[in-house]
Amino acid sequence: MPSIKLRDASVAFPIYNSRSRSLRSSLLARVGGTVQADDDGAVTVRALQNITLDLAPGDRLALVGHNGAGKSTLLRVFSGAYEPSTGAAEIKGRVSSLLDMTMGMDMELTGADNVVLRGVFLGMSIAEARSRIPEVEEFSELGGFMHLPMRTYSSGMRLRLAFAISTARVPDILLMDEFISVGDQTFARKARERLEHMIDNARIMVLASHSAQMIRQYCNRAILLQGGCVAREGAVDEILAAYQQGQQP
Ligand SMILES: Nc1ncnc2c1ncn2[C@@H]1O[C@H](COP(=O)(O)OP(=O)(O)OP(=O)(O)O)[C@@H](O)[C@H]1O
Repeated sequence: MPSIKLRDASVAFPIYNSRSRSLRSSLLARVGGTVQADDDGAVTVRALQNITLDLAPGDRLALVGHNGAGKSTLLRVFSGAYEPSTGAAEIKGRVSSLLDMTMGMDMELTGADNVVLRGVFLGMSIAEARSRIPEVEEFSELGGFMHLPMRTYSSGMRLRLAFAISTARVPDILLMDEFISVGDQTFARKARERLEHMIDNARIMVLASHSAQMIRQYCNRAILLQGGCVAREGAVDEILAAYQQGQQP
């Protein structure tokens, strides 16, 4: 059964070249809070602190919080891209992350080759990824460009290809940073339908968003992140109200 379990998980990013005393003290004084120095003097940004969380099938979780609160970092822990620096994360099930959709793609390779490359990156076998090429070609509407190097694509074409591959199969766990919109009006409508199908059929879904409307539409529980910590968790309306209160001057 798909699940996500975090126990006291923290993520800290080291800041290199910050060992000089003057740089260190100026960093600590100016940024404060989440920037900390350990006993050896190494400076880190603490992106997440002591997160304990359980997600099970049926959960549609919204991550709410200001810029820099830790939403994307938490999504990356869920996707397995980041290991907690301390604590534990146990992710069970096939994950599709729509965070870095072009990650793993190579500009020198053709669209078709990139379907295989990105498919394998997403956990498919080479044979399965190859078998997806016709369907991705049809969905992305790239025509003959599918067999040209990706560097010849416009940015919209790249995204259409990346979206078509990343959404080629319904995952157990779907991760999204904002509700993505891809391509021109007609393509965007088609992409939205596919995304909604994935949301309906994924067992667990996590959406980081600043849009109360999207969160109300797609989520059934929420957490409010502040400075990398879970400030509050609960029902969507309660968390959105707490977030909006925090935004008022
Ligand atoms: N690669 C990195 N190296 C150093 N610090 C980082 C890195 N990624 C994120 N951070 C820091 O971690 C903290 C959390 O960042 P994160 O991107 O998770 O926030 P967020 O809530 O997704 O913000 P936004 O709403 O702006 O996307 C911030 O203080 C940020 O500066």
